[in-house]
Amino acid sequence: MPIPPLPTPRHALFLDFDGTLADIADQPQAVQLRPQVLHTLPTLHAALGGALAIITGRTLADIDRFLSPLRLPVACEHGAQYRLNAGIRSDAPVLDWEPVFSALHPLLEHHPQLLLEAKSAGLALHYRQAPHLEALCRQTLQDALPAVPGAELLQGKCVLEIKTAGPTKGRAIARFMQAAPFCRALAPVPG
Ligand SMILES: O=P(O)(O)OC[C@H]1O[C@H](O[C@H]2O[C@H](CO)[C@@H](O)[C@H](O)[C@H]2O)[C@H](O)[C@@H](O)[C@@H]1O
Repeated sequence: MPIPPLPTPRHALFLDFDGTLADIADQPQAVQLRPQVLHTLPTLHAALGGALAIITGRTLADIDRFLSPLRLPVACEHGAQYRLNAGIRSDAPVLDWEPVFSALHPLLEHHPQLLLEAKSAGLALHYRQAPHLEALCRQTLQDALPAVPGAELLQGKCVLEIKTAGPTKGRAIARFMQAAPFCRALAPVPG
């Protein structure tokens, strides 16, 4: 990977959270940011003239909690929601996830190693503690998917996510690049 340029207000930086800012942990809530990361982010934010954003599959609440007291621009839930300047905007129609929760209920009861993460525009089924259950998790979600028109299945790291189809991290970055302070940048630098 080429060495990125030194950050200036002519650059914009988009950082993923899990596996980039935070090392992968056994469970979503068990991640711990290194003190250097928390210390460096405000400096980086200032050097970029504010054009630093987190682009993540996480919820906004998770990102704000992990980065507290820093509040950065964020596109969360794979682009379904974002906070660019003031206010939180949604890029996803509201879907009824109840059929998926119902389909998952017996699976979660029988396999307590599985972990369900509820989000505002979908859900994530984690099988990191039980990798042998991956196929069963996928089949259960694929079977439930037709009951929620407009939803799609995403594969992650030991996780299967069901989310509103349409929004993506790429679309979120394109949206940020049209607004200040990101639009000043010559080119986005994904991280
Ligand atoms: O877009 P990202 O910031 O990379 O987020 C992707 C998903 O990350 C989280 O799950 C992953 O990290 C967990 C903590 O290290 C790990 O336990 C899990 O196995 C990984 O899949 C998060 O929980 C999801 O909501 C994000 O979509």
